[in-house]
Amino acid sequence: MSLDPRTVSATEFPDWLRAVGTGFLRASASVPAEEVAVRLEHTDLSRVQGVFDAGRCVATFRSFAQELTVVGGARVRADAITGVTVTPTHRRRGLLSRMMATDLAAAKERGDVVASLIAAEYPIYGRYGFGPASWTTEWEIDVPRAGLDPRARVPSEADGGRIELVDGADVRKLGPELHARLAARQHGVVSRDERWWQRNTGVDVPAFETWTEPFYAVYRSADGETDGLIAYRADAHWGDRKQPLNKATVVGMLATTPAAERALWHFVCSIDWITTVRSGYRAPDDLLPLLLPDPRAARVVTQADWLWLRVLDIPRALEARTYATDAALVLDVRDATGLAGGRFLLEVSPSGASCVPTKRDPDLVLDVAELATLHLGDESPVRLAALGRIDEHRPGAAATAEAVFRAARRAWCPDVF
Ligand SMILES: CC(=O)SCCNC(=O)CCNC(=O)[C@H](O)C(C)(C)COP(=O)(O)OP(=O)(O)OC[C@H]1O[C@@H](n2cnc3c(N)ncnc32)[C@H](O)[C@@H]1OP(=O)(O)O
Repeated sequence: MSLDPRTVSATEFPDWLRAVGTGFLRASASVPAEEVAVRLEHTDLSRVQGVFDAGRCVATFRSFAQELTVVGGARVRADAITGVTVTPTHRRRGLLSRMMATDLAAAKERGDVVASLIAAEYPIYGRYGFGPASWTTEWEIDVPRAGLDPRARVPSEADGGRIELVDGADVRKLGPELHARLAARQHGVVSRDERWWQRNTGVDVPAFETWTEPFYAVYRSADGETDGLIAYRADAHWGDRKQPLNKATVVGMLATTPAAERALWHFVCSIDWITTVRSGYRAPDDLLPLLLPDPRAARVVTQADWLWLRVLDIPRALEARTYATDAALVLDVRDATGLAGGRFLLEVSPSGASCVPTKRDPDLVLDVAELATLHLGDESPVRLAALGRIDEHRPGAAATAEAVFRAARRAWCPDVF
């Protein structure tokens, strides 16, 4: 019997969810009916694919509408891909490749500018034209070594701001507006819907996640604006000599101003009993390590690729972002699928950009996956040329691309999806 990917009906959806659990090595037991109902309410079934063998789901794939902030703050339509699994008995028969081809073709047809995902493993998605467009760093801070006096008042008080503890309901009320302000300035941020705020504050949490209520705190500026939000959990660990050795793990932190960012890090590093702080996944250029009097107190515990992109519409993607320089480049972009490739003249200036098809000789030849890696300004074209991943057809073109594509701050995607 042929194994063909197809869309999934509401009655098949519980088994599809069960298969996602199997693929992600969670218990393969069926998903509770109440959870199926909540998920169904928030799922566009026309974008859910599955493969069924003898009536049992053996492969899963889902996409949903997302907005991605690009360099300069504009937001583009993304085809966000998630829930990708193929049951161990059916791997390496091309099922993922077929589901991906169907989804990317539909996204292109719909007019999405890019596709996006967080890759479970690095080697999976490059073959489909995806490249890592943002990276993440997680630090563990040895608080006593950091040089912050735990008895000190949080520095926010110096600028009239203050920190307030709040609860989950407050976060659901304040969070979306704060996130929208961050999304208007931080490239790499992806949209969050109402369900995200519910699920991440303990409302209708999936059965496979054990929910423990975190502490929430907000930073309010002198004029009463909520400019920052932090969520953290603390463990209960005491040393043999009856000293508190508790660890705080930050599960989310958003800040729209440097003052809020500094105040929230200072706050979480100044809580009595807390001797270790785990930062959660941050931008690699987060202020955190350098705002500590002794930055060596912050040890890197994770350094990895994070958001992967696949460009579907090169002119719209390149015209959506901003550029800090005046330059022109002819890019010959190779795309084996035929979805997005071609030769384009990119002309940029601080006041705007244009990207149009051209027959001129190329300055740079690159795969569409490398273009995705450059798109959020987070990788060096000179480094990619040195790696042989970009071909320089005009001497100096990689250096020009360096000035064109790089951004002052690193991209950051705060979410897993
Ligand atoms: C966005 C997300 O959801 S990320 C989550 C991804 N899912 C997981 O990691 C769960 C565990 N893994 C799986 O379920 C599966 O192995 C999948 C989904 C990664 C791959 O599914 P498959 O149907 O086996 O992939 P498919 O047969 O289409 O493979 C296509 C090619 O990719 C390669 N490939 C697939 N998965 C991997 C991998 N994990 N590592 C390296 N290569 C891989 C295959 O070898 C094949 O190469 P070839 O064309 O040279 O022969």
